[in-house]
Amino acid sequence: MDKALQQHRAAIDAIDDEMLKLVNARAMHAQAIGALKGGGLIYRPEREAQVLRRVKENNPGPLSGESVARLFREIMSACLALEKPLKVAYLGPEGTFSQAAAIKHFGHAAHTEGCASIDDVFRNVEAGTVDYGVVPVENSTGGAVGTTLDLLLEAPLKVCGEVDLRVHQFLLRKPGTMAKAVKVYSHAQSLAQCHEWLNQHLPGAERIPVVSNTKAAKLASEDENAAAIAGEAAAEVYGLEKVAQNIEDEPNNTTRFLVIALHDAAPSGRDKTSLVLSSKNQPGAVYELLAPFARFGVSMSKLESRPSRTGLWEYMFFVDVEGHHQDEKVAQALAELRDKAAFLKILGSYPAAVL
Ligand SMILES: O=C(O)C(=O)C[C@]1(C(=O)O)C=C[C@@H](O)C=C1
Repeated sequence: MDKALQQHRAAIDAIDDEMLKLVNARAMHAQAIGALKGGGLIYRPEREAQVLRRVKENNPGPLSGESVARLFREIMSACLALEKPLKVAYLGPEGTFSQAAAIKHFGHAAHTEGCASIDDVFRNVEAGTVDYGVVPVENSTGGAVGTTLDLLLEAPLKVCGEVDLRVHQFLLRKPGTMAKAVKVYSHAQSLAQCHEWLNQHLPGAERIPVVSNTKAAKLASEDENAAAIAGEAAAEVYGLEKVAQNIEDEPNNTTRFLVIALHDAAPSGRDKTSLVLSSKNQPGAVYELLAPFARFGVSMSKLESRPSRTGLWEYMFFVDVEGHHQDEKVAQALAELRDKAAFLKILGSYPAAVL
């Protein structure tokens, strides 16, 4: 047994030495590519998606596709940091799901910077104080994030990526607290995601929406009568006790984030395009407006309406379609849409999430 264990460990050491050489050889190629880019864009979302899809497809196992993709995510993140360390803004403070999404997408070598609001994330990307921003856009239970949609409409920015993050919520208390919580702090979206659980387990408690789950955790850490709903990372930041776990009503609770930048992405082979449009205010106008997608065989993966700020009962439609705006079918549908829509803004094309 001891001998067998030693043999396996010796084999692992030898493999680790090989891997060290290989990852560093890979890093040197990335550095050389960085030099070839000559000050142009370093981060290439389409290439990163292709690398991750390729390792998933070629993975012989026993490691899962998901595991190898996560490993390569980190290797690429470190390689990219050698070319240029990226600054990524997210809705802070530290420990939010937005930060988890930023790290999931860019890896740990990126510098993540927490902003006080979603507006601030947009402003920082626009001003160029950061390279990218990660903003929540919809949750599978709570629905669309209106602020993000409104800002996408107005800001001169592009969408260059998407991140899907499985969200688990916890009920957090100051350690050793015995009294039943009379107040529950959390972000409005998280309160919505745990609505049924709260009805059942804390029916009398006041639900108080605050700017972030981390803020909620901070408030609960200072108040024996309060609890917070937040993720595991927020619990760690404030040393709170996890009184109940996975309290989200829907087990597949997922939040989708968008990566915003001054540019979108080149085609990766499996892409999405996000756009926002409005129709003329006539009966059947919306149906007519979206007809070109059906005619050119372009699948729609999302349709979200939002009241327009300019006219009463006028709406903006946020649409995601499958394909890149340079793909022939998508380009043809968009050309037709341009004639029909009262307003059309293409928010960007980007690789469909791999991780
Ligand atoms: O292929 C490139 O353009 C690279 O810079 C290399 C690399 C990688 O490590 O694979 C690193 C950063 C880019 O975002 C994409 C890929």
